[in-house]
Amino acid sequence: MAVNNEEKQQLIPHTDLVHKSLLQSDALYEYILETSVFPREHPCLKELRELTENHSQKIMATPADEGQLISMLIKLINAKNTLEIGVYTGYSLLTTALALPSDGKVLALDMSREYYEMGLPIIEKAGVAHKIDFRQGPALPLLDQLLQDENNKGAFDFIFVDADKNNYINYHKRVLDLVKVGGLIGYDNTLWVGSVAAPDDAPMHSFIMNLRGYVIEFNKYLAQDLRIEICQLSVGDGITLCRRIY
Ligand SMILES: C[S@@+](CC[C@H](N)C(=O)[O-])C[C@H]1O[C@@H](n2cnc3c(N)ncnc32)[C@H](O)[C@@H]1O
Repeated sequence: MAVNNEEKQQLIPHTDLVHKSLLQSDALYEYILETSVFPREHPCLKELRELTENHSQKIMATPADEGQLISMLIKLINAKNTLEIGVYTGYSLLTTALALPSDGKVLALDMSREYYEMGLPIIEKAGVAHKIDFRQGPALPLLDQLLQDENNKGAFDFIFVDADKNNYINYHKRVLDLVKVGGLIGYDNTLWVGSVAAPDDAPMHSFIMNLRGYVIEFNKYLAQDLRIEICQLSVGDGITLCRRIY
């Protein structure tokens, strides 16, 4: 089949960090977004996504297709009490708050209040700020604090982890006690821009290279943890779903 230059361009996989999809071509990813995601995106999520696109750290934002997945999961498991580690400007947080019932709660942890406050006016406009309890600080001590209260153990239906990758094993050790038996944890970026399967000497951004080993170790760690069932999805930058068995 003859392929013209424009088509060739579309078939070349993206190599920079413009977005985090692992799909084989930008054109295919655009197709999914334009056909199935953007037409159903809440107007406030769209506004937050567009606001974040102007921010220097925009690559950190949860992509809209992954947001759609998170929303679906929360509704499928009838989650009411949820936890998020890693808020940034709040795309996954707003997605979660919108998906929860009116009396649902999301406890949101991030080192940066500044990022959270960028998106806060839009979260307020969406009418879901009352569901959010934002706490600023490094997540590990905040989680340890939560674990000191026995009432928090097994209290969360859904937990989304999207912060410093070098701490994912430490997060897992804690959130597994916080999620209820039968509850769900989603770990973001577990395919780390595809680098987990790349040869050690493959060219990659230093940021990706520096954390790649942690993500590889984390994926192995989850695979041998018999307290959970796991499902690795290639949505976004890879999200691993863990269902707590006991
Ligand atoms: C990938 S972004 C989160 C993206 C977010 N889920 C969204 O939907 O846009 C990672 C966030 O984790 C936060 N973070 C990094 N290390 C942290 C730590 N040790 N404790 C708490 N937050 C941390 C950063 O401030 C940043 O906002």
